[in-house]
Order: sequence, then C-alpha cells, then structure tokens
Amino acid sequence: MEAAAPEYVQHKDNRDLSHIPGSYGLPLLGNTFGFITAPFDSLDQAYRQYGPVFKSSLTFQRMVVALGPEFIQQLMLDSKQEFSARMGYDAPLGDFFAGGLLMRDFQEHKFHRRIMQTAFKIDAMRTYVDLMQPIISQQLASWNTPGDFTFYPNVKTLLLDVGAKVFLGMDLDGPETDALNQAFLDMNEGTVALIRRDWPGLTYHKAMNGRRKLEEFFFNLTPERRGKDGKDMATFFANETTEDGDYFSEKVVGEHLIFLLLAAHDTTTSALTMAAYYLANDQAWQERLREETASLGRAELEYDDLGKNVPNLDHAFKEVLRMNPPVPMLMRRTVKPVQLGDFELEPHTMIQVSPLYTHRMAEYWTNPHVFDPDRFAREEHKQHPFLWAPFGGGAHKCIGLHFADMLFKCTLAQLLSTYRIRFAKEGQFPSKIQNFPFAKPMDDLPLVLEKL
Ligand code: HEM
Repeated sequence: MEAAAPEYVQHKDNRDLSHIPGSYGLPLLGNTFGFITAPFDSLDQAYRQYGPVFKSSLTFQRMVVALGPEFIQQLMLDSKQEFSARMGYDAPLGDFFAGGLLMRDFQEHKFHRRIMQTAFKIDAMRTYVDLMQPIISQQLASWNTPGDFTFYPNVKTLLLDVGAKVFLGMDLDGPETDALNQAFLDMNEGTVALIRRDWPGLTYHKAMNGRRKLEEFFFNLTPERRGKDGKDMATFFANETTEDGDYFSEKVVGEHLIFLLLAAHDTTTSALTMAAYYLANDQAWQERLREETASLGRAELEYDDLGKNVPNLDHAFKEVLRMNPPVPMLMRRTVKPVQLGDFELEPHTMIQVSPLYTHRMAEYWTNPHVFDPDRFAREEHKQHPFLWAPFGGGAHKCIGLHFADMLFKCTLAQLLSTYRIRFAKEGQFPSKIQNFPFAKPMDDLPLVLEKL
C-alpha cells in the first residue's frame, strides 16, 4: 500500500509560537550550541525560567519543548491521532529515513508495521541469539591483543558483524560488506551536517550517495530472498505478504531494511559503550555482573535467561539507557489543534519531548546523575509509566527493544566473563560525553582489557 501523501505533509511548520514562553536564542543558530554541548543543563535552565512547556529554536527549527513524563505519554500514546511522527523527523532526517517505519503515520504505519512482525516474534528471537553468540565470542577473542584498545570502534565492528548475520544473513568479509559499512557511516555523518543540500563536495551529498548505494544494494537483495527460508530478517521481510497474498515491493522492503539497520546499530553501540564506561569506573558493579553470569554456569546467555535469570544485568541495562538514552529526544508535529499543558497549539507545530531530561528529573530520581542500577530494584521508575522511556511508547514504540535487550545482555555477559575492563588513563571519569547523534565518551573510551 503506497498511500497518497496526506494533506498535512504539504504544510510548512507553524512558526508563530508567540503565545508560548521561551526564547529562540541566537539568530540562525538558535539555542543549538548549548543544547548540543550540554543538553540536560540547557533544558534545565529553560525549565526553571519558563516552566515545563517553552519555545526554542534547535537545529534550525522552531519548536515547542515539553518536559516531563506526562508529555512523553501524551505524544506517544496519541489517543486522538494528533501527532505526526513523519513530520516530526522529516526536516532533520527525512532524506535518510525515507520509507522507514517511523516515517509513516496512523493507518499506513499500522499496515507497514505488520511487514516486520514475523521477524520479531519469539521463535525468531531465539534463532537470533544462537546466530549472534558465536560471532560475539569470536570477536571478543580477537580483542585479546597487546597495546592500545579503544572500546567504541571495536564494539561497533562487533555489532556490525552481528547485524550483517542476523539482519542480512551475510558473513562480514569481502569488499561488498566493507562498501555497505562505509555507506552507512557516510549516511550517519549526513544526519548532523549543518548545510543540508545534496551538492557535490558537501557532507550531505556524501551522505546521500551513501543512501543511494544502500538503496541499490537492498532493492536488489529482496528478489534474491523471495521464496527462501533463511533465518535472517531480510529473508523474513522479503517473504511477508499482503492479505491478498502479494509480496511487498523491493522498494518497500528495501527501505524498511535500511531504516531498521540504522535504528538498530548506533543505538546499541552507544548503549554498550556507555555501559563499559560506567562499569570501568565501578569495579564493584562489574564484579556483581560477572558473578551473576558465572552463577548460571555458562557465559553465553540463552533467550530464556534474559527476562528472569539476570536481574542485575537487566537493571544495569535500564540504568545505562536512563543515564544516556540513545534516542535522547522524541519529535512530533501536530496535525490538528492540540492542547499541550496550558497552551493551545496550531496544526503543524513541532514538538520535542525528552527522555534525556525526564530520565534525570530530581523530583523523581534519587541522585539522578549517578549510575545506580539498584534504583530499578527499588522501582523508582514506576512512579509514572513514561518516567523511563528510552524506547518511546504507543504505536511507534521501538519494535527492536527485545532485540536490543538481548544483544546488550549477551555481549556484556560474554565481555565480562572474558575480561576485566579498566580505564587506560588517569582521570577518565568523568569523561567529556558527546551526546549527538549518539552518546559516547569523546575519546572513544580507551580501555585496558585484563584476560580472566
Ligand atoms: C538500545 C537500543 C535502542 C533504543 C534506545 C531504541 C529507541 C527507539 C525509540 C525511542 C523509538 C521510537 C521513536 C519515536 O517514537 O519517535 C524507536 C523506534 C524504532 N526502533 Fe528502536 N531503539 C533501539 C534499538 C533498536 C533495534 C535493535 C532495532 C531493530 C532490530 C530497532 C528498530 C526500531 C524501529 C524499526 C523503530 C520504528 C518503529 C515504528 O515507527 O513503529 N531499534 N527505537
């Protein structure tokens, strides 16, 4: 179903926010600089000055920012179909996310989400665990080399290998996969490019070339997988059919795969990198996780372990996502007049709600800036259903959340059973953290790995 574009996508953003408190900041740049360099502090300052709903100008867009769990709930549950995810992400990411699930709204979105359902059922998830474990152990063994070790690029490669196998049914070697990897990297750089024109010489152009390469690859892959019974996601999607029994087109399947890989890879890489950062600083927690895995009698977790047998690992995962949510802000644009707190908003108004801010609000969390996984044993997060919302919620709730949970826990359990991790240098905690496009220490986290 390639539906005609809905009427609301034709409109420009509503830029008249004169009745909302707040400030647009500097000409052109707006409040972008403060937001990018110290997002929590800059939001907190505005919250104290203007209250939970205020206007701002970020990354060249005027928007309303609404802070607190109740606004995340209103936008994500969207009980009156008032908010477009597509238009929320269109300006910054539309070219790169084209055709992805997040770029579809309402009925059309519901229809397309079905294409992916089979690939995320429990039986499929069990298969993915079996596919990923040997790749994780092989990669971790290759980390045992003397000399400098930087965690971020290494875990990125590890997850790329896992992704190639599980998403595409490919082993990562040879020039084709290298080219694919490069195309993804190029495209990612484009998401934060300042000048957003597809002109030769610009980062954005390189990123769009990356997108074009990916399209070529994925549009060709789909017909090859029709009628096959592989256990990878590409094969699942390629064989999904409409109610009339027709395959979805190569373009539709290919675009979903590109978005899926984008949504999956950097988010999980960021979560594992931040976990290694907090655990290198907190040897006691590291040991607790190691002992928990050891008590199972095997380093390779099974699918059924994940929910119940590793509660400390579960709390550590949740705490990492609380401290540094890989998707720090959730964007929507109104499609009709909307009441947001004390304010009425016109149609086509951009809104940002913020897991990044909500996850550290002092009125809910004890010592919000401190890594303390036990807060999830104390159930601090249960004070509001959207107080902890790293995966969003409602119709667009992350479809890969169990996959991410599984990949995070399997990797970390094997890592900590193989190595003790320590910082490589004095003074690495606290590090300068880069928040966008994904959280990671700016120095890419140099570590010493002590073989156990
Ligand atoms: C720690 C890792 C991850 C985090 C924090 C995360 C976070 C999110 C969030 C917040 C959304 C909703 C965005 C919105 O409503 O505006 C989302 C959507 C999505 N995520 Fe994830 N994600 C992660 C990993 C993954 C993985 C591993 C996959 C695939 C295997 C995936 C696939 C998707 C897809 C396809 C959507 C769009 C869903 C829809 O529009 O219906 N994500 N993710």
